[in-house]
Amino acid sequence: MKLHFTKMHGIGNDYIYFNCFETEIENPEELAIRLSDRHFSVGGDGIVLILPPDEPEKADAKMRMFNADGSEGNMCGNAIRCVGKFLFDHGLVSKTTILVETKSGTKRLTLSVENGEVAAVRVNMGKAELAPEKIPVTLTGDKIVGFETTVGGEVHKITCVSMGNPHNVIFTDDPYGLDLEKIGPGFENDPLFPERVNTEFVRLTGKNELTMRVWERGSGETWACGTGACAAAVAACENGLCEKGADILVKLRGGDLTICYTDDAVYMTGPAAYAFCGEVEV
Ligand SMILES: N[C@H](CCC[C@H](N)C(=O)O)C(=O)O
Repeated sequence: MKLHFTKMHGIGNDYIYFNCFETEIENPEELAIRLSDRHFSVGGDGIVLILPPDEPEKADAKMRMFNADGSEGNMCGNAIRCVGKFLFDHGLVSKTTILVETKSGTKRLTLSVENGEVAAVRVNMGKAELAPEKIPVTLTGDKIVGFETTVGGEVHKITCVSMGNPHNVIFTDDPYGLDLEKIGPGFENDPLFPERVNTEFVRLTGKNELTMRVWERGSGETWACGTGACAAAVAACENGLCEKGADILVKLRGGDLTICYTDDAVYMTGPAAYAFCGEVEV
């Protein structure tokens, strides 16, 4: 059977999208592993299913995302912006404020339209969660902020944040000097994190400006991570490096996101783009 797909990316964090208003995808875990291969298949950081909402009276659509290793992520910041763009551009929604169900709750998206297409999306990502048991991380306390411990085989000061998915934020002088292919798996699979973890390596590069790289759970180094940029901004504020309530510019390998951390919610604003369409035999 042939399956139509749309390849999209959020500042270089690229996924293979399926319109499941039209198509049913069986065994998405296996499909994510097969199609993410950048040498023998389409290539990407994983796949994203754009589905009808479970509760049509409360939401416009539902998103499910699967990492390149087939594991399902609870939330994906770069992907949800692309989902918003896909829904509007393909006429599946006609509003510019929409609600998308995810495994970490329903998110509100505000779509910026230029020349009839979505150019940028602002997402209410919900509250940042700092309680260790909610990350989860096997440490105790109200929150883990600048806590010195051994992770990935080395001593680091870590700050743990959940944006519906687990993040471990480490501030470092030279993110681009790190050999992530070598050290990344040790962080991702450290026993401190029972569900594994996404790790952000972050440098303060200006007033309310961060530069970061990310080793993602289930996908390795990606060129951007929306939930990771949110976690980095939250961690920077919690460590007194950036201002809560201010717009924080987060510079990633694939581009920039603007994050605002408040007690009520974390807001992420950034672009979404098409790459190409195609068909795969399944
Ligand atoms: N690897 C993540 C999911 C993708 C998150 C990232 N690509 C984003 O844009 O938020 C996880 O397993 O929690």
